[in-house]
Amino acid sequence: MREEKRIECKNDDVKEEKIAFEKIVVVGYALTSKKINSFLQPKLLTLARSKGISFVAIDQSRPLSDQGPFDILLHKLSGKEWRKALEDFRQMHPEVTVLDPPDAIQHLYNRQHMLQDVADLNFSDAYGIVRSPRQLVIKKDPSSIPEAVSKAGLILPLVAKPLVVDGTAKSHELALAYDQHSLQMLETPLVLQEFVNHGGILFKVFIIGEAIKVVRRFSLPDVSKQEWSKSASVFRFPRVSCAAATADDADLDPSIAELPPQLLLERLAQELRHRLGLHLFNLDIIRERGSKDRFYVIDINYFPGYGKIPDYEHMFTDFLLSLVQSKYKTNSAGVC
Ligand SMILES: Nc1ncnc2c1ncn2[C@@H]1O[C@H](COP(=O)(O)OP(=O)(O)OP(=O)(O)O)[C@@H](O)[C@H]1O
Ligand SMILES: O=P(O)(O)O[C@H]1[C@H](O)[C@@H](O)[C@H](OP(=O)(O)O)[C@@H](OP(=O)(O)O)[C@H]1O
Ligand SMILES: [Mg+2]
Ligand SMILES: [Mg+2]
Repeated sequence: MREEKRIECKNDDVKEEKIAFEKIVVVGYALTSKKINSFLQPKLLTLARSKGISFVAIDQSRPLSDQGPFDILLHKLSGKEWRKALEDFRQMHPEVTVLDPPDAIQHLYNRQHMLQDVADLNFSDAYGIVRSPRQLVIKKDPSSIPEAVSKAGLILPLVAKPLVVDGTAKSHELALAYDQHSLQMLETPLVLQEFVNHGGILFKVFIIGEAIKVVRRFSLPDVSKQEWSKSASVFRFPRVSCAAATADDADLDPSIAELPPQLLLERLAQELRHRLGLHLFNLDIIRERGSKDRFYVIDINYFPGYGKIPDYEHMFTDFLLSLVQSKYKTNSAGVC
């Protein structure tokens, strides 16, 4: 049985004590210990408790259906077995909101598909246009890369990204390839993406349901034509725009640092939420150098490091409550 919270309300005027009962929202979570540390911070747990939300750890060694009952299931774990267990649970318990559906998450774990919805969307409004960089997928022989690149008409330099994002550090080891010949030195399977000059600043747009929060991070510096035509090599780099690379307080050229218009981001986020079928993700967005309103989405991450956003606990608890409220409204619609 779901717990119930007893609230005692004292009204000083009438000196009367009322007892009200409020449902506790139970959120089962299945997360790695790294994610538990970064996400389930005491400030989130405390605020959640005060709002009637309780987080309960899922025991992965026991069947999901034997646990709960849950209102919401929050998860970020890898593995086929886990996905199967979760999918079975979703079928058996449609009343539980699973954040998010395993297939929709899986879609983001392959860089060949990750940006497809951005490309299909062809977003354009009064505030700007949003595209994804042109890219090519190579699954096998690295010696075939130079020819494939020139056939596809991709323009150097290219960012080489491991095809699959699987939570390992290796899947975040990227490289910048300056010349056609060096492309053979890359490891497959990979995605080759055109590098877009953007003034070395990237916007991370965190999405939690309908709420969005944008931060600035340092990114790779621009590459001049002169520079890359002279360079013959592959420059390898690990996580450049991680949380430590915050640029929110840096003194920057305003034409580079200006955040993308809020309305554009809200519309883009809404479209992508629907197309991706996800509630919890972030978008890495860059503004093409020399342009005011031409943006590129270069990466999408599922359930990113929300714990680094100041006040994330408010955004997240509001989101959880909104899910339960909208479910309640749907269920009571048509009931007289
Ligand atoms: N097409 C591009 N043009 C310019 N810079 C790029 C491009 N793609 C990636 N970068 C740079 O490389 C960095 C890492 O790329 P990307 O975000 O795709 O990798 P990731 O490992 O998935 O990152 P995350 O840690 O956000 O998951 C970006 O933050 C940005 O600085
Ligand atoms: O801090 P940002 O730039 O958002 O980067 C995040 C990555 O995008 C996430 O993939 C990390 O989460 P996982 O370690 O669960 O993959 C996430 O790990 P965290 O939750 O431990 O902070 C971050 O590294
Ligand atoms: Mg990224
Ligand atoms: Mg990523």
